Amino acid sequence: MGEVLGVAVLGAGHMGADHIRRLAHLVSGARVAAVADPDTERAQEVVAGLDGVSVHAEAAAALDAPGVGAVLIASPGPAHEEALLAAFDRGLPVLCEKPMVPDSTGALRVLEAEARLGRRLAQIGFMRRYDAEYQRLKSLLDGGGLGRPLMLHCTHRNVSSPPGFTSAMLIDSSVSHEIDAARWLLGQELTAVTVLRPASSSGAPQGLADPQFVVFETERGALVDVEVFVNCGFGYQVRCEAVCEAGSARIGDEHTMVVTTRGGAREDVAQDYLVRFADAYDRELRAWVDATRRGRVTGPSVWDGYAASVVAEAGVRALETGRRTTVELAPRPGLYATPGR
Ligand SMILES: NC(=O)C1=CN([C@@H]2O[C@H](COP(=O)(O)OP(=O)(O)OC[C@H]3O[C@@H](n4cnc5c(N)ncnc54)[C@H](O)[C@@H]3O)[C@@H](O)[C@H]2O)C=CC1
Ligand SMILES: O=C1[C@@H](O)[C@H](O)[C@@H](O)[C@H](O)[C@H]1O
Repeated sequence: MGEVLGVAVLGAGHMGADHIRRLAHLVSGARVAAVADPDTERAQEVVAGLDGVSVHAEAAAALDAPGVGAVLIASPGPAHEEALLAAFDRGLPVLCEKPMVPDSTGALRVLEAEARLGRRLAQIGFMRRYDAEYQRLKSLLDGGGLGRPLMLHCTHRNVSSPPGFTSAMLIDSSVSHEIDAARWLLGQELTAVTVLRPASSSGAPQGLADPQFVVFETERGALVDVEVFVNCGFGYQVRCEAVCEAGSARIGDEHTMVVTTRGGAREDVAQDYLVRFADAYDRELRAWVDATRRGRVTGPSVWDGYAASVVAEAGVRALETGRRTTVELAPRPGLYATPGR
């Protein structure tokens, strides 16, 4: 394969720092060439000990830095649109963390910009598609042995939410993963959404609607329900059970360690996504680097990112109004495969 891929990482926070570590120490064929973060002190700390990395306050300066051949966007969602369009202008391949763009109008601008280029440049960071358990479930469903899928029952629990997390973010930040996973697993678009609000947990910050119960309808009549509970207090748990005409399959119980000591045994529960999905992030980055070095773009597409933004926005409206809300997608440009590919 060609030369080592120099990556500009935008955002050196939780995800950016974790991806920088991965690029520097785990993924062969890539190196961190530049980092941009308005908090340059933080960025300097994250890249301390790595050779040949330039640090910038502005994203554009990192994209134009010497040796940069691709971009990893790990800044907050509202900064993604500008970064994606800047990468497209420069013809740079991108891995963009979810949400691709939080609002659907901005997401549509990104979709139209890539469609105008006539070739894919961006992969969106829906890493569950790279998780071994999700991949086994996907193969099982695609194989058809369980028959037609009728329902997905999903659980998404976080120990606690970060400061500033809003009721809408339970849907557009957290449930955005189930939105993508359901579209991918079922190979169908989501067409409507209803959000129910149980009494909020006393463990949740004042005013936060947590937990929520979200129900999606799909284009061929399946139902997807998601319990999302981001201040459950006890662990990071992500589960999914597919109920089909000839059987069911559940994932999400395996990621644990059973510790036995005198008189008893306990099962460890991951405390956050960086632990639960560590292998998935590794595989996601390896796949992105390998494909990019071959001049290809694979994985979740800008269409997937756009669809997730539109569905999440409908979900936030459903939360706010208490009503079933339909999902209206723009026509899918020919550049993009149907969901599930
Ligand atoms: N795939 C996954 O499981 C996860 C994905 N995420 C996504 O990753 C992204 C980053 O999230 P976190 O790292 O948790 O946030 P964070 O708040 O820890 O870090 C964000 C960093 O970006 C910097 N920043 C702000 N504006 C910027 C700009 N215009 N250009 C470059 N850097 C900028 C901030 O100074 C900060 O250091 C978000 O899109 C989030 O939704 C976050 C957690 C898990
Ligand atoms: O993407 C993520 C966070 O942004 C989100 O807030 C969490 O709920 C998810 O579990 C995590 O994967």
